[in-house]
Amino acid sequence: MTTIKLHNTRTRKKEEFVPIDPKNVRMYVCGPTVYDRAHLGNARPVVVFDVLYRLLREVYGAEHVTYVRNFTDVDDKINARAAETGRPIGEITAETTQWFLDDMGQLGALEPDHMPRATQYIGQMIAMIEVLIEKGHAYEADGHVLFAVDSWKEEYGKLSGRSVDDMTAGARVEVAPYKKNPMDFVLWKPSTDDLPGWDSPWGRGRPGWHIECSAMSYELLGASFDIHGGGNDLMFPHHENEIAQSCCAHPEGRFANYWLHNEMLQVEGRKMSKSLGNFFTVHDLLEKGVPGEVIRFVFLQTHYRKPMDWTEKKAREAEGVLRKWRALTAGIEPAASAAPAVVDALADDLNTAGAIAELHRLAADGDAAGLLASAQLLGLLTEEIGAWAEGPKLDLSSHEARLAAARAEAMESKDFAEVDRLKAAYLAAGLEVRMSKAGVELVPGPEFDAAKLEGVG
Ligand SMILES: Nc1ncnc2c1ncn2[C@@H]1O[C@H](COP(=O)(O)OP(=O)(O)OP(=O)(O)O)[C@@H](O)[C@H]1O
Ligand SMILES: [Zn+2]
Repeated sequence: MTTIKLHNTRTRKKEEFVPIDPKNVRMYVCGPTVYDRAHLGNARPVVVFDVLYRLLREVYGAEHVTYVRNFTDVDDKINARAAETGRPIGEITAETTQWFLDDMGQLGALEPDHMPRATQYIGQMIAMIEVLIEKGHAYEADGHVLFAVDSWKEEYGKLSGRSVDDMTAGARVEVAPYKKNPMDFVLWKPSTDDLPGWDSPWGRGRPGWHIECSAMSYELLGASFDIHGGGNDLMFPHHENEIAQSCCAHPEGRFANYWLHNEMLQVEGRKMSKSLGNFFTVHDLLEKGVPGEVIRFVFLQTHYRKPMDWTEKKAREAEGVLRKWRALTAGIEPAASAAPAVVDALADDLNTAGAIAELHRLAADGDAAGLLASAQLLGLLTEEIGAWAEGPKLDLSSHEARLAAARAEAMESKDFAEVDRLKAAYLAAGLEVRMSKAGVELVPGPEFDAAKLEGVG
């Protein structure tokens, strides 16, 4: 069996991946807060962990992998959006959830096995908070319930390499008076009548963000599971807090064994984010005519632990490569399995750039069946996201008509210069030119380059 190596944030080392149960490999990834369209940065973790999901399915078998990604559908940002727009919260979250699924589907992301909505797990969150209070890890104050970081002082902060004492000393944020330690974080907070709320032992209220992931992952994956993923902007405090809650409520488990964090998609050196306002949505890009497959390809060219920029140049180049590969593999059955070199590259801490280099090699060797099977392991050249590449066929019909007309004219005038000029241009663009009595047909070959058709005729 292929050995997978993954960089574990917890140990800061690349480690051999050994699942708890190879018959049920379990992964949890923090999902979006649903109040707005996903921006391009939000799509990066989706694509990164989709590739990992595909690799795990390849190595352990599709039925032996369980992937959970949540939707945070209770959050102050959602409440704020509802107040701004006057729209019901349920309408906003339902609409945004569907947008997210549609957009990510266009990037070729498989849907996780479970996509829990936080509001459907409130009972489990309350139960977990009760356990934390019982065990002395949480306290009630002023209608809130807070996690007491001092109750887990030796462990808290290990993932991100911080200590409670340093953080406490550095805490400059305005500290709520009811907190015992400034680092204590909210598990439950009171809701006024106009805000979403649920009855609880602490009055009508709503959960904090961090407890959502702890409760949902416990419910669906258990007290110990294999991989926890997310963007590195979530490492602190979100993931640190998830660990504290889960390990304290369920000391019988280890929570997640391997922590994977993707680096940020940047705009001029800064994280693309809603709060900085330097973002564009996936939907905008798709509407502009950039195919989802092209976006996916551009992402995969950079290793997930490196920051990356989106550029139009990268998109144009990706489009050219994908068109070539789609032409080369048209009508071909994929090989029985992906090329070992491609699997090995992915198994080496998701070296997607290395895997793509191998795809180029397969294309250069003319191994269309191998290229197709290998690309599909990366979620590329799949049927689902290939409609965009059908484009040139339509474009070609105008070129075919032009050539047919030139030929008809040449038959009259006996001057074939224009026909020869067109034929040479189409050949140079990588098209095969088939002329018969029945008509003219242009067929893209492996070297087909749509850009070279510009200005022909
Ligand atoms: N620029 C980015 N590059 C890669 N991943 C990102 C980027 N921005 C956000 N993410 C990831 O997207 C998911 C959702 O993040 P979130 O909703 O906090 O978006 P955001 O733009 O950072 O919002 P805000 O700025 O309002 O906090 C998280 O998994 C986060 O790690
Ligand atoms: Zn989370």
